Formats: sequence, C-alpha cells, structure tokens
Amino acid sequence: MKTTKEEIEFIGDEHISNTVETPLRSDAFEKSDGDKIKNIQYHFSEIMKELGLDLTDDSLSGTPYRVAKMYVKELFYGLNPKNRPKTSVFENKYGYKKIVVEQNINIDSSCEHHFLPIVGTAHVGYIPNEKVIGLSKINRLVDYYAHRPQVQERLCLQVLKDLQQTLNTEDVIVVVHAKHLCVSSRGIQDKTSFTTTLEYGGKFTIATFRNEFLRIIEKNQR
Ligand SMILES: Nc1nc2c(ncn2[C@@H]2O[C@H](COP(=O)(O)OP(=O)(O)OP(=O)(O)O)[C@@H](O)[C@H]2O)c(=O)[nH]1
Ligand SMILES: [Zn+2]
Repeated sequence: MKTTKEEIEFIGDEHISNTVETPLRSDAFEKSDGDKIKNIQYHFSEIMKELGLDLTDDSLSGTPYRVAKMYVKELFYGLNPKNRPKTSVFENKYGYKKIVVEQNINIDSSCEHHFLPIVGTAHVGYIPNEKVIGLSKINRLVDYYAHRPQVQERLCLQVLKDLQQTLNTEDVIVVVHAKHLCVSSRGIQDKTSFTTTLEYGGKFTIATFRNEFLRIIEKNQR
C-alpha cells in the first residue's frame, strides 16, 4: 500500500475539471466494496474498543459492520465514479432559451474535516443551449457529489463543472445553503448559523441574469 505523501498520486473525476477534484489515492478503486467494508469493519471495531466499549454486547456487536457498510454503500457512494448517475440529455427542439431552475434539492453530505453531517439545500439554474437535461438528473448529480467527504465550496463547484460539461454551456449557477454539524454540535456549537456558497459561469456572471435566478429561488422558497 502507498503511504508517503510523495508516493500518493491523485486521480480525477472524469466529468469535472481537475482543479475541483476530490483528492483520491491512485489505488482508490483497486479493492472491491466488499473488501473495503471488511477492512473498515475491523478498523472501526478497534476504535470502539479503544473507546472502552464492550463489543460482545448484542446492541454493539453489529455496529462496526453497520458503519462500514454505511460508509461504502451509502454516505460515501459518490467517491466511486462508477456510481455517477446517468445524465439523460435531450435535444432542445423547442428552442427554450430562458432560465430553468431546479430548487430546494436536498443535500445530505459529510464534512471532510470531522466526518459529521452537512445538511441543507441546493438550487441549480441553467440556460439551455442545444441540450436540456432530465430534471431529476440534476437532483441525482447533486446527491452523487454530496455523498463524499466534502467541503461546501468544492461540492458547489463539482456540481457546476459537471453540469457545464454535460450541457455544453457555461451558463450554469449553483447555490448551496447548508448547516454543518461540526459547527452546530461540537466546537463552537452555534445552532443558528448556516453557510451559503454560490458559483456560476457564462451569462450568470452578468448581474441581471444572476439576480433573476436569485429572485426566483427567494420567491419560491418552501
Ligand atoms: N471552508 C470550509 N470550512 C469548513 C467546511 N466544513 C467545515 N469547515 C471548517 O474546517 C475547519 C477545520 O479547522 P481546524 O482548526 O483544523 O479544526 P477544529 O479545531 O476542529 O476547529 P473548530 O471547529 O473551530 O473547533 C473548521 O473551522 C470548520 O468549521 C466547509 O465546507 N468549508
Ligand atoms: Zn467539519
């Protein structure tokens, strides 16, 4: 196994520019999910033992396996590019040229600094060029990039870059509002603050387009 910093090469997400990739080891996908679950189960049981927990207790004995399966198959499924959702795009036959907005998309992510939840919503807008995307595919893409150890800025950018490439247009905007449990439930324990990130390209660099999008998402908050 490669361990030193110099030996670790980073491999990229196919669908996004390498400046916003999640840093991954070059051997990240050499093991099967089953092997990863087995190894994480072992290591997590060691953490529990170190905390003084009795793993023969019937309520605790299954926890290392539960946590390992949850990491690999649920919380961090988005680390594996094989799990990227298929993004069906269709020809914009009708010539729709104004903003399309998919808003209040659920965000369930995890902070890469503390491995605690990041919960919130994303709002995505784009102006179709020759292609339109199936609406649910926007929600699926957000879900995929959220299910990695993340920082909110990179999550926002990964969704933006992927959609720009998929839709063959720079005219995309992504807003994320989220609460970080590492801020609200530990450390400073601030229960009220939340974080907003906003990334955009193309026509959304022009204030009138950006403001129209922001007005729409503000007016239609549910
Ligand atoms: N920029 C950014 N920072 C984040 C995000 N999620 C968590 N953080 C911050 O990452 C920082 C890590 O700082 P450290 O000083 O290494 O960690 P810490 O001692 O646990 O910090 P405290 O939370 O202040 O107790 C903290 O300030 C977190 O609030 C994120 O999505 N984006
Ligand atoms: Zn954190």
